[in-house]
Amino acid sequence: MSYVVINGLACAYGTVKVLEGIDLSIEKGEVVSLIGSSGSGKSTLLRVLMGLTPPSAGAVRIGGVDVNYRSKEDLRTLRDRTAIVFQQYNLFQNMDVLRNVMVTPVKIKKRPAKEVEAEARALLEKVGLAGRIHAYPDELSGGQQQRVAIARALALHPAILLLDEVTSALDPELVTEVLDIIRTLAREGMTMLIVSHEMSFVREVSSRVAMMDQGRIIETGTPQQIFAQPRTDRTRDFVGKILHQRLKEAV
Ligand SMILES: Nc1ncnc2c1ncn2[C@@H]1O[C@H](COP(=O)(O)OP(=O)(O)OP(=O)(O)O)[C@@H](O)[C@H]1O
Repeated sequence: MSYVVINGLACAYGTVKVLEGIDLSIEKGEVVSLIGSSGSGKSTLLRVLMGLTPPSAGAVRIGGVDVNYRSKEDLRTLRDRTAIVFQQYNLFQNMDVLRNVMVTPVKIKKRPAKEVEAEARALLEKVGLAGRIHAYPDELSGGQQQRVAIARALALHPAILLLDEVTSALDPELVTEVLDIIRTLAREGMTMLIVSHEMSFVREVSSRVAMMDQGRIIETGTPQQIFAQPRTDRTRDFVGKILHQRLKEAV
């Protein structure tokens, strides 16, 4: 049985169906990327996996535990096993970097502060911010803030890390420093589900890519399959359009 199993997930905002019949399995240590045009449901899928948006049907199994979205216990299970990093870093502005990383493990998970602090310092070193632990978010660049957000997510020991367009708000020169950390995490075997428009990065870092269209996963495959031999016209069009855009930007 796979590490993460998503089964028949559906989601609607009012009468508008946003996700339908989503099935996806992710192995431990796999990096799966969701691609697809704006509004295809990528962010909503991550939000459902995080327990931030309730699905209208379906279930998930994460790290051996079933989540049917019926009880408070199910939401606790999701919060225990998943962590998300958003496009807008969402750091606590009134806390320094170290406290941003420590606050949830200590206040919500009730772990001993000393142990959490040692771990937070190690995580901040890992993301290259050992020298800025007492800085406040507004004293940091966007890339640095996003690296704090990644350290904060890792401090929750998630079974799966969800990354939602984590470089989209960054100036181009700051994108690399964040992508480098994700590369390292992938090498270390962190299980991740990534939404990104950085197609060259998706191609490089993913074990598998899932193409979404109008709330459904219409095709999954290795990056090689999806980018070089797409099975559906929709994927071929999407990949072609993005490639065309990049070429135009490069001219
Ligand atoms: N809170 C909400 N209320 C109503 N509709 C919503 C809400 N959030 C998203 N939607 C709609 O759900 C659909 C899927 O949105 P979602 O953000 O998941 O797509 P996406 O693939 O992540 O798009 P993007 O690449 O632009 O972020 C869209 O049609 C969107 O307008």
